[in-house]
Amino acid sequence: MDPREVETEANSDQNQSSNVYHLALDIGGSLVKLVYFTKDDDHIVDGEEGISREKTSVKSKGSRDYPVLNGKLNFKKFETSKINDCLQFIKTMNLHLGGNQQQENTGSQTTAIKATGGGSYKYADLFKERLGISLDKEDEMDCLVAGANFLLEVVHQEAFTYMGDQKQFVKIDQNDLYPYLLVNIGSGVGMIKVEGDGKFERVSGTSIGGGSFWGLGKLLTKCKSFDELLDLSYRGNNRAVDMLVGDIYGGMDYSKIGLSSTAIASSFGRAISENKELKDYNPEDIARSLLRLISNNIGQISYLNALRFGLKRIFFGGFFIRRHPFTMDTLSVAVNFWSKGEAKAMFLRHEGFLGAVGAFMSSDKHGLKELLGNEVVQQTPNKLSFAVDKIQVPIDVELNGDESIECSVYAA
Ligand SMILES: Nc1ncnc2c1ncn2[C@@H]1O[C@H](COP(=O)(O)OP(=O)(O)O)[C@@H](O)[C@H]1O
Ligand SMILES: CC(C)(COP(=O)(O)O)[C@@H](O)C(=O)NCCC(=O)O
Repeated sequence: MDPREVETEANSDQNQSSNVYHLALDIGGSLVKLVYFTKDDDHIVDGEEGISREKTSVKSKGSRDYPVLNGKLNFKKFETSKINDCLQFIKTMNLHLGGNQQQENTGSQTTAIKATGGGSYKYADLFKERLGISLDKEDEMDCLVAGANFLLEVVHQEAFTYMGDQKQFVKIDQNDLYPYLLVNIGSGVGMIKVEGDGKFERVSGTSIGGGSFWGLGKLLTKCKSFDELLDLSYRGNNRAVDMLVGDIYGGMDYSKIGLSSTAIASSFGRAISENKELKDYNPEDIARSLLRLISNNIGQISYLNALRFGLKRIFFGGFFIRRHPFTMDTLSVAVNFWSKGEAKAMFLRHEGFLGAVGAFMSSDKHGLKELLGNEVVQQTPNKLSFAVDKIQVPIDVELNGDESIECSVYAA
């Protein structure tokens, strides 16, 4: 193939950058999440002057027409420890300037980007220094809830259950969505009782979360990346490390209290009775046991909080999950076991991007207003809300976190 025909990733990024509109960030303890909208590359040439403008269409709702922008919602993540890569990406793509290279900062007006998460405080000066932008901070819990509600409302087949290798999409009835428990498993874990749009309370949390899995896993297995740790856990057997009920009860179940001989009596408990050192254990088995320990514990605390408030549905988000079958299965089994089948664990396809999507939705709509105001549509809407049509995501595509989904945005 002629190498000139090959579009490199960098080229394709730069091509895309001319159509960027609107960026929001969630800067967490472990990962930085970016959500940005890109318009479709679909220009109408205006007669002989050759002025091109983005093609918009009109959406009719009831008796009113609304201008519509067609494009993509893009998702990208970076490790927070590699924040420089993230800054470089934003710079290369001109995401902070709406993709417009000409629109360098004049100094008179600082561009503000919506951002949430602890890093929006920690790295505010760095963003100012390196990109000349200020971070317009939004509360992390507000954003998580807004993001979860938005995704559950607009993305087709966003929520699913996972148990015993069976994945089942859940049809969300908008009139029967609330109340629910949102459990966000990031570096730490937050548990939020959600009763409606903007109506929520953070009811619990635990510091034993994704950061604990990754941190302990790194120390114990010497693996170099989170993906490697997940991969190890996939291949391991926790029986080599955990003390089971059967180990204590001479191979028998403790049926009186509902514990089978294969249930874990004590995570990592086998290590105390064996004359072995860390090097004598398989890293795979350690990773597996650790993943079960953390997931079981979160599943149990989640169930207890659901019980506290009589909630039947628990939605799990956060990048700890990474759609890892074993993690989802462990959380589901824990919730199912403790609630005796009363409560259901559910997962979100855009699990790690709840906060970033929430920050994105909170943006003021000036850019969009300008963009739409220049278009063929005469009627400028009074109230701009960033509404998005029901989004279809191909269900057979396994997403690794960086992706884009087709959508159309309209001001309603
Ligand atoms: N590529 C990755 N690098 C580091 N951690 C990852 C990665 N993918 C998933 N994780 C897990 O996700 C957790 C972070 O989840 P996230 O929802 O982004 O939280 P935070 O907002 O605290 O960064 C990490 O602690 C780790 O367990
Ligand atoms: C402090 C945090 C809100 C920060 O969010 P994160 O970056 O972990 O997504 C979270 O780590 C948390 O809720 N930790 C648990 C603290 C506790 O309730 O004990």
